[in-house]
Amino acid sequence: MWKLARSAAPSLRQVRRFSAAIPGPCIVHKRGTDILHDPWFNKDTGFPLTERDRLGLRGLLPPRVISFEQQYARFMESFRSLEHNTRGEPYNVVSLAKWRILNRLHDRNETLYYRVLIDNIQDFAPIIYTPTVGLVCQNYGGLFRRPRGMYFSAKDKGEMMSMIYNWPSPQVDMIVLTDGSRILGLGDLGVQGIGIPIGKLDMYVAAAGMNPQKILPVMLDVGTNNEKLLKDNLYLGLRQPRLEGDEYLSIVDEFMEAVFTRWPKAIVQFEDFQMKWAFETLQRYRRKFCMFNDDIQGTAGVALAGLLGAVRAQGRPVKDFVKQKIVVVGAGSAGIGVLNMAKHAVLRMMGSCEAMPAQNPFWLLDKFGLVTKDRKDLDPAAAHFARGSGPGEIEGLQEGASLLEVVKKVKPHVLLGLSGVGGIFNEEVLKAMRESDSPRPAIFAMSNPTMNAECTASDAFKYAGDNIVFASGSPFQHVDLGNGKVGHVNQANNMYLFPGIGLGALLSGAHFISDGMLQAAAECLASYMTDEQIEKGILFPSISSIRHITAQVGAAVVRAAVAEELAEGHGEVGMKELLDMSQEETVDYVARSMWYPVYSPLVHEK
Ligand SMILES: NC(=O)C1=CN([C@@H]2O[C@H](COP(=O)(O)OP(=O)(O)OC[C@H]3O[C@@H](n4cnc5c(N)ncnc54)[C@H](O)[C@@H]3O)[C@@H](O)[C@H]2O)C=CC1
Ligand SMILES: CC(=O)C(=O)O
Ligand SMILES: [Mg+2]
Repeated sequence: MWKLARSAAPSLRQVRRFSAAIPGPCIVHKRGTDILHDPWFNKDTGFPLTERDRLGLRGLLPPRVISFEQQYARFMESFRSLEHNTRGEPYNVVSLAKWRILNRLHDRNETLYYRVLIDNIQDFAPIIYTPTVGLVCQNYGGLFRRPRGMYFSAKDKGEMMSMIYNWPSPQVDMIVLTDGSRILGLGDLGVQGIGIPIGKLDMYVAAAGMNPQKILPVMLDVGTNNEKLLKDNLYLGLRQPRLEGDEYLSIVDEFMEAVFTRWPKAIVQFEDFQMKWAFETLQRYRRKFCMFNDDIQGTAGVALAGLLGAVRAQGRPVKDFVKQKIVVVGAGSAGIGVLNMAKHAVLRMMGSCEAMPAQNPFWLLDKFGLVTKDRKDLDPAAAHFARGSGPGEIEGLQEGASLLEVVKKVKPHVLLGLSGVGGIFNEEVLKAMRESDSPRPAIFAMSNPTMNAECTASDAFKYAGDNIVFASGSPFQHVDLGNGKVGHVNQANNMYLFPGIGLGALLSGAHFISDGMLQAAAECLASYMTDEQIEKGILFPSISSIRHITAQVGAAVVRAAVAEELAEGHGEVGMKELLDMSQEETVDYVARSMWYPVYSPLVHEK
């Protein structure tokens, strides 16, 4: 059942207190300049004199010791002056300049980098994550200075089992893997897509407190079908068309075997794979390895939380979800993932395993328009949502009907875009949403990055009306509606779930990620907002509380794994301890497991 009571949760201060406990010593096997050049251990001018002596650093740094707080303040001052000095310059120039200054810190001193990221997540998420990460991927060749993560290419076939041991960290908990074939809404960017696993893992550190020494961004380079990149002499990936069929799968198989041989307890998140491989690899590995596909499963949970919020925003009980009319634009991995999860929620609410309500509540469109059973070569994944003819169908809505026609005839409660097509919710479509059967129509323009959003926030309020609830995948400013009224902009992005799914799966020690664990994550997010917030159109929490949300989501995932008898525990906290924990204790445990960036005393060991 869908629970809407807010769960007992530790305050943000508590989460921070647990995480910021006095740091234990950190063993380092290097000395001297090797430490200064290692961002995991480097403290720049922050090394105390005693440590400089112990680690052979004396004389390698200017004599004055600068405290962490001073280093932090100095970085923030440089960042703010960069913001000031680039005011009025084009968006791309400013965004990349901001990304560069953060990236330089990331390359130099991870402790300081992650602290500024955590403390300023609202300002910095749009730089290290969507939308700027899209721009970074597009310009990767020119921006590349130092490698980050690992690259496994089609040329490495047969070598991956040994290559995986080239990674310097003895333990890896979380891997984000892409093949670069569908980077945000930007298409096939080949090897340049590595920016996405890097950005997602930065969110893992910021939101879930994953230890940066235990994360690994991975690019699986099987070629690219992007003609421009293939012709580019400076392109850094394999200049060959993408592998297909069994050749492709054998590369992914080999990588997965290598990873789980070295780190049997790691979690692998598949990210930004083109649809066919997204579904196929999920099917292939989900019971064999601890993995999930974020675009299919993470997005589905976030969208479902938003859809349930949209019901509540109308002043209706959540169970009325089954009566909502939902138009989904985009029949790709994300759109179909959302519909599958929404359909299961409807069936659960109706207490049924199979029969949908007499009025099928979903309409699906792709690049050819409305998807119906008359479609030739109907994709099997979309077939469940193809409209038929007869009772429950709207007269005159035929195969391939345009978005405008569908919106006008269906008068949906929700219009949800996961098409990757910027501006497709145009003035006419948005105006048609004024005739929605909902007193508070919901418009979710979830495609990324910003230029690919189906509409802007201001257009949504301007054309569809002040009473809408609005969410977008990339951030927009809240909209000034005049007379002191504000149109609230929600960010409906899988970042609210994937960190908690990964952390919860890790701490539970489950061998695979079940539907129940994913459902628990979605339910937790759905119940996070109070009725007062929902009434104001606030369907998702502020990103500034993302660690707090992730502690809750992670705990929900752990508890679902325990309930399904999948949990085996992690480290010193075994199955029995997990079983004995109350909900509150589980949240505490998850929060306490989060890494928090402070300088640890370094101890040299040969
Ligand atoms: N907000 C979030 O958390 C997430 C957002 N996304 C975004 O969703 C978008 C799609 O992602 P995927 O489903 O993985 O891509 P995909 O490539 O698998 O699917 C795209 C779908 O859009 C359809 N489409 C293309 N042009 C269209 C048009 N003019 N009208 C209607 N439909 C059209 C295609 O036919 C296809 O069905 C991307 O922009 C991605 O950034 C994806 C995952 C999470
Ligand atoms: C957010 C995300 O995962 C995407 O746009 O693909
Ligand atoms: Mg994605």
